Amino acid sequence: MPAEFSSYAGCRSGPQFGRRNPRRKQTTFSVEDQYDTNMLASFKSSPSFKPEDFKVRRPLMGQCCRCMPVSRDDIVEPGAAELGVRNILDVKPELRSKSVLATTFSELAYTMRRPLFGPFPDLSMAVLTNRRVVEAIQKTARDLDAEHEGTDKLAVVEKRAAKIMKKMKASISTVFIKFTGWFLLKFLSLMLRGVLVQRGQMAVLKKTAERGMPMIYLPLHRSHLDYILVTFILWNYDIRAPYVAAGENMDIPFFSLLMRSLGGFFIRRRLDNGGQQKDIVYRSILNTYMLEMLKKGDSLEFFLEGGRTRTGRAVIPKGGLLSVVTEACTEGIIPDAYIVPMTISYDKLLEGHFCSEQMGRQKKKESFVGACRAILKILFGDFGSVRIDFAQPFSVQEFLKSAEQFPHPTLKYCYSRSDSSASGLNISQSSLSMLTNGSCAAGDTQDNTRVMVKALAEHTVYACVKTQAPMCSHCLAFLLLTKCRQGGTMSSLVQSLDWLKEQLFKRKQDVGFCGTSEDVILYAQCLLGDNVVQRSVSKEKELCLKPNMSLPAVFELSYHANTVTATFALESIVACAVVMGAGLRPSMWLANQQVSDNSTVTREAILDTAQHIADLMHNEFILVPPCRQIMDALIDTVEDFVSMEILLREDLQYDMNVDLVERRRAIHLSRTLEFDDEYDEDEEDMDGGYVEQQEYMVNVSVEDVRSKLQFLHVVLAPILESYLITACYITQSLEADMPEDDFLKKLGHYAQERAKNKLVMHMESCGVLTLKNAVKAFQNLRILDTYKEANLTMIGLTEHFGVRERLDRYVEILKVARN
Ligand SMILES: O=P(O)(O)OC[C@H](O)CO
Repeated sequence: MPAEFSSYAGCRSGPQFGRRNPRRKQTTFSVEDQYDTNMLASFKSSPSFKPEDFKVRRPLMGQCCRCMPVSRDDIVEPGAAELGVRNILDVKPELRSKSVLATTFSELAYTMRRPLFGPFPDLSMAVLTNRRVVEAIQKTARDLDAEHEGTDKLAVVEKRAAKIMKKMKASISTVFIKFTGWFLLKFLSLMLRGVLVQRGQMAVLKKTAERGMPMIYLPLHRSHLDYILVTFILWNYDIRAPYVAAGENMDIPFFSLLMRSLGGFFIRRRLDNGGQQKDIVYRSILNTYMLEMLKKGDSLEFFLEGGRTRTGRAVIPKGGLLSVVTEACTEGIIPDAYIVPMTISYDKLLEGHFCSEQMGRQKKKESFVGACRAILKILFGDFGSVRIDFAQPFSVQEFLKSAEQFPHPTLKYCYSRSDSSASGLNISQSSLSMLTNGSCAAGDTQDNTRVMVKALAEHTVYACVKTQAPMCSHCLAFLLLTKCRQGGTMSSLVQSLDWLKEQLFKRKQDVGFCGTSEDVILYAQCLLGDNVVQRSVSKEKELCLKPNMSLPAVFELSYHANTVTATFALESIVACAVVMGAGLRPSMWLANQQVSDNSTVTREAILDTAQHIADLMHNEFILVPPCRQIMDALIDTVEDFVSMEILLREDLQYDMNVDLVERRRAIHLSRTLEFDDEYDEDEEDMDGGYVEQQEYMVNVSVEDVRSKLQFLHVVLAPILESYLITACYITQSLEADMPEDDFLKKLGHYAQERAKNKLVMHMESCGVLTLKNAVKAFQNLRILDTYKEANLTMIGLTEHFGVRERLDRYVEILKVARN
């Protein structure tokens, strides 16, 4: 422990980057002061943000998937990983001239050098006179009901179309973009310590943009700040600004004007305004407007998830706007376009963490006053840094071609033996519902197009998630909700963070911070706040951090942690299946009781249970990209468990005297040979499932291995508990059908009551949004049914034979999984 340390840990390891908020005073503490919690209340430490520190041994994320080999090899930047990161807010290193004038007015000098891109003409006329729009107007005028008799119906609809266009359209001003760029360079540094980008990724992006093809920027939606950040980053790299689709909820006085000038165009959240009939005029205007932009070679940005995530996990994407891009490519309106999956990772969200929505309260509507208040509030806060990762762009044409070879969507979920399944659940039945409820139904061209668009959307979101860099607050929150739920001393947390970083790097995932782990943890605690992570001092005078598990604070922690959860989701599913298959009781591990060291489980049992959990998690994670089958990924994960020695194969000799690395290499080699030599198509049964019987011993006697299994088992436990609560509530309360809204409200209350009475293991499991996803999953699995009755959506158990038995079986799986 150093004898003294500075409030800016960066000062210990070098200068900070970015402009420092002048309000943040630098203070020096003595070692005695170090554990004084009152002193720590005003402590503002931060990990090192030196761009050079990011160069060392960091995985470069975002490489294009193997299913698109041309895009993968086409535009690359040699040595991209070594280029490190750039803090966009620090413009001095980017200035060519080092004169006193240039360095004193660095932002201005830098801004003056950015080119103006244009023109961005008004497209309204081209849209309103387009054949598709005119036909839609004419059809709607013909269909207008009797109340319009005697009026000029066509004129009425034309007027409405012009109004829609006016409300929707952007009016980009290149000068305003330049002014905003300068303003953000000055303003953002008041609340953010850095806006980080990977230089290698930016080099690839710039090369792609220079090809002149439309770029389709598709970020995961985290914050309202996303809207301006992407345009701001692109402006810094002299890349033409995209048109940005924003929800009409953002169309608030004054701010909408700014957004329109930066490229924002406003679209309805629900295209048909809640009516029964499709609003073909609105649809045709939106469609044509976007096609016109693409035709001109302009780029687009929109959010596949629709709204911002409330849980921290990516939301299952919608294909609506993406279908316009694929249409433009398949109809030959444009030769091609590049999809750019991207993520924006915030240390701390500027607008809060949706805790009240997780408690079941309504979202506050955006308003002018609300926006002004929020801006004033954030000016006086410390929001850490933001990291933006751009994955390697890929060609839409190549994707569409390669998607023809993807496993048929039916196979993605229908992959297992159904009759003799160990769990007694009929997979084919559950999978069938995926087909009918999801977008997997194939058949006519329209359905095929929908399947393709859905595949593209899912592939993109999968790539976005793979490209996100967990920030320090995410990692601390994740550790406090998994490995260290009871809290931990600084030294144990440091050890856990080092371990977590290593695990993420092994899985080719970078983190959005650097510096010593102690600094990182202290800083993350400051960002999360005392209400979320509590501090105390142990008897040994060591600083201890403990998560606040009470409602609603735990939702903030869980929001941050969920950025990391996705990385371990698949392994966690397999861990749950292993625990269940081997009949282990994880509660015994926690109590450090003796556990039987000869538990065995068959591969078939693991895969079967894992498949069912994966089916349930369909609304929570995209576990595999559409070019892969989930079962292949599960099989690989089981093999990884063998490599990690969580599972021991009886036919392999484990010489414990041999070095662990050597042993793993031998297992890996044997696995490769086995697959090369012994794989035989005859081993697949009629359903396409593997029937190989392989028995494993679960290696719970070795502490290190057991703790790995324990960790993986706990990662998904809170989510699975939400599903368990839902399943139990359905069993107990859904005797008769009821309105869906009432059902969801009651389910939320039921979960919160259980939490208050300490009847749940994970407080975060009663988050309303995860409970809603659970209901959706049971609908997909045809356990629940919804239908319309007198303008109400009703919900009830399906009338299928054995539905209660199926539900009971899920309860059984979920009980073991959440333990
Ligand atoms: O997250 P929401 O639902 O508030 O929507 C925010 C989006 O930016 C919609 O435009």
